[in-house]
Amino acid sequence: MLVKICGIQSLEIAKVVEENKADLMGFIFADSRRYINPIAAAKISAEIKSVAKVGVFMNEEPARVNEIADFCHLDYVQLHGDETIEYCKKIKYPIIKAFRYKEDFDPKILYQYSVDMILIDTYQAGSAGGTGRCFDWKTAKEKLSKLHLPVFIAGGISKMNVGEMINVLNPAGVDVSGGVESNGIKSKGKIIDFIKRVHELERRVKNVRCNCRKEKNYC
Ligand SMILES: O=C(O)c1ccccc1NCC(=O)[C@H](O)[C@H](O)COP(=O)(O)O
Repeated sequence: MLVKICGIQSLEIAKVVEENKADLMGFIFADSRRYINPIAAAKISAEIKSVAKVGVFMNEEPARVNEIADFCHLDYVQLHGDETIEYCKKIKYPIIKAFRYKEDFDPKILYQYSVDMILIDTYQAGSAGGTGRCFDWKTAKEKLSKLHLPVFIAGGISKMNVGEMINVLNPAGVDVSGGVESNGIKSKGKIIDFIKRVHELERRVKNVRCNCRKEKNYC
């Protein structure tokens, strides 16, 4: 299970994310209290070698997205707005396309996107992302099982509920922001606990699988 910690604003926190072996970290270049300017993000990015760096954008000019991605040495671009299929073709970098889930979500809208990964976040009117709210995983399960690409789940996830989310949706990755903050600031302790929790859950699943195979003499 890939772990993405989003809303990185300092090198200190980026180092915690790297030392604890998260897979991706996100810099928010959209309008947000978690915004980081590209110069600050580039400085952090230069110091981080073993975590993939993702720039989060919302309805930004494609040329500007490519320029910031070059400048910050990003590995992925996360498009969190209403970017179209045509828009995505103008982006030079691997894309994580975000969609905000509400009851009438139709997985068919995703099929024609030529992107690398999908991120499903919670829809909340008046809010672009980082809502701190979960969507209804149980009712979403069937629709999300039809997606053809690796899926990240975001929205209100924390150490407390990530196990339940994985049980219901078993996605390729999990994305967290508010769930690893205290009073709106990234918390080292919460980041460490969150990553440990996901890795521990993963180990348990592997053990169960391995024991099942042993019983059936597969290994
Ligand atoms: O996090 C933001 O403030 C934000 C603002 C505008 C667009 C996207 C934003 N976040 C994108 C993310 O990938 C967040 O990690 C995701 O929405 C989950 O946030 P949370 O519910 O706080 O875990």
